[in-house]
Amino acid sequence: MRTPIIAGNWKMFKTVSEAKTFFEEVKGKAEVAGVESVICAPFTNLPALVEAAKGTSIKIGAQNLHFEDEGAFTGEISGKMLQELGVDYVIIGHSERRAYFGETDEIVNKKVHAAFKYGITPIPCVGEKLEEREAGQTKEVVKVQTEAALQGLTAEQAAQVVIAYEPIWAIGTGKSSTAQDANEVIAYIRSLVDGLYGSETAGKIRIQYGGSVKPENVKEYMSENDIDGALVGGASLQPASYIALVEGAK
Ligand SMILES: O=C[C@H](O)COP(=O)(O)O
Repeated sequence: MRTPIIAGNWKMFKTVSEAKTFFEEVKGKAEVAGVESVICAPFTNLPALVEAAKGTSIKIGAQNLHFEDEGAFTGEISGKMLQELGVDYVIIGHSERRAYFGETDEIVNKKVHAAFKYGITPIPCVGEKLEEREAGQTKEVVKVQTEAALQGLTAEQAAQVVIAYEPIWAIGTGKSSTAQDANEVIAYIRSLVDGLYGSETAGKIRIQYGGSVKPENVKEYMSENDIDGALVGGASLQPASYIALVEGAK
């Protein structure tokens, strides 16, 4: 039995004071038995959010990390630093990082390993561009990205990973993939995990859908067999909407 997981990805939104206000409003509400609730915030918000989340069931995540422990990498943050803060999750290889910051499958894999080194659960992101979908290449694209992200992990580690399937054309566009289409790709990703690690690991790994998920459509996705939750951008920014997403995942 896989626990559904709703992760809000705030992207580059919210100052520290805005994050604290948000948390006060969702505390006790975005906490639903049987659903894991995660907020992935900008680095600057993490200390305050980790502190605020103490004694709650809400987990805090980062949106990126560097794969080295430390070094001359101006502007970067390492897993070692995140571990000391007490961060539980980290998003890796979001399509925005791949598109705007040149992250490759190889870098994504190094970051996944770095997260495990510091006891942080990675949420690697995979997904096709519109032209790839139209050319019938969706499965080919997610196969390459998924296998690269998991490369070198043990079965035990792979079972802990949370994969986010986000078709790029559905991100922030209001054009969500149908629940059936998303489920088909997610079931395919699970079959890839089966091929790599066997059915026990494939049965344990959680795979989220992301792309224009809202309180109004979250239940449709959650009713599909292979979809274990959602990685949500825009609709995770308002407390009422975030609470409704977590409630809708039950
Ligand atoms: O990480 C979240 C995704 O990029 C989805 O963003 P969105 O919910 O605003 O479409």
